[in-house]
Amino acid sequence: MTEPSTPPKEVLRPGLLAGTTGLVTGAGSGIGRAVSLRLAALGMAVHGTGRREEALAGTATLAEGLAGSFAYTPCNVRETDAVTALVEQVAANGLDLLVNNAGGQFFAPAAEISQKGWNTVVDLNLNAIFAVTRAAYPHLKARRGAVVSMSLSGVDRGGMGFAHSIAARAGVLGMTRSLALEWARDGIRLNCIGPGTVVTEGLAGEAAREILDRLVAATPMGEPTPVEEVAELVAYLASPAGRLMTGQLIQIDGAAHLGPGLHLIAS
Ligand SMILES: CCCCCCCCCCC/C=C/C(=O)SCCNC(=O)CCNC(=O)[C@H](O)C(C)(C)COP(=O)(O)OP(=O)(O)OC[C@H]1O[C@@H](n2cnc3c(N)ncnc32)[C@H](O)[C@@H]1OP(=O)(O)O
Ligand SMILES: NC(=O)C1=CN([C@@H]2O[C@H](COP(=O)(O)OP(=O)(O)OC[C@H]3O[C@@H](n4cnc5c(N)ncnc54)[C@H](OP(=O)(O)O)[C@@H]3O)[C@@H](O)[C@H]2O)C=CC1
Repeated sequence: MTEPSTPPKEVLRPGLLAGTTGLVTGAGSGIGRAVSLRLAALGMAVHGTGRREEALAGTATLAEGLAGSFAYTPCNVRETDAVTALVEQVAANGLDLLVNNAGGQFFAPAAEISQKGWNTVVDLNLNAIFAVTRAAYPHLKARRGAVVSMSLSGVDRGGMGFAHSIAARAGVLGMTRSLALEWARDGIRLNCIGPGTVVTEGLAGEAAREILDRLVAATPMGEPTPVEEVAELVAYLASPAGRLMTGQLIQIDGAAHLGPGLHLIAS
């Protein structure tokens, strides 16, 4: 695997997001943690959620001393009533940004995905995102806020080994573009980010090494996407510089979406 050709760059100015409030799902690890920390570093009051309290507490510890803040409430986003109540609680004093990052799947040929497995992945990666986004709507409208949903590189072309996840996230892309239209006059912007391979907990460890090597080999630029660069992109989209960006799938993936495809099973 090739190491990143340049170190990750923090290009946004300090204090950029001061006075704003955001909710980040899946904030206890990986991309969600990096996003939460970068938003807080830029001055945002971030509220994170996820199922594991200790993971969220770890993000809170890392956020100590930053210009903004990080508070958290454990919640399973698949429990619609609970997560809707959480949005109401977090947004009570305003909401400028929602980051739909919590997600995941297992890798299996479609013929081996049970109906329950399909439903579980669609609940997590599509239905929960609609529930959270709908609950956030009036609050985002009041602040002309933004939604960023974490998707996958190549989500619009398909990939082998995670049909359920790609179907769900393609649904989120359709939802994003539809709501970008419906809520445009409310000043709400919605975008998807499609990271290529990001080395996080989900892909760390010896067992994942072979998968990771295959994914990087299928990435034209030959390197994974640094988690900090995904975080910087989220912050950009949350900032005034992203004011007219909406309804987009932004793939930050070293051209993986133009390569042979990031397939998790062989054809
Ligand atoms: C060309 C372009 C392609 C796109 C390229 C994209 C970029 C590539 C990079 C991709 C790398 C992606 C990385 C990440 O997403 S890292 C994220 C992180 N972590 C995870 O994804 C793990 C999280 N996964 C889970 O938690 C579970 O898989 C699940 C989402 C299902 C939730 O688990 P839960 O505990 O709630 O549910 P159960 O365990 O009870 O399972 C529910 C049913 O699902 C079936 N199942 C589970 N695992 C498997 C499996 N491996 N194979 C088949 N079926 C499985 C399980 O059996 C249950 O159903 P049944 O009761 O019917 O058996
Ligand atoms: N890593 C990669 O290469 C890529 C990742 N992605 C996507 O980016 C997002 C973040 O992934 P990444 O950081 O890599 O992986 P992680 O596994 O580190 O993060 C997933 C996060 O989602 C949370 N989560 C999962 N299920 C639930 C749930 N039911 N309720 C609440 N929170 C939940 C987890 O927290 P907890 O377990 O505490 O609930 C965890 O913090 C995911 O949607 C992933 O699929 C997209 C492209 C590539």
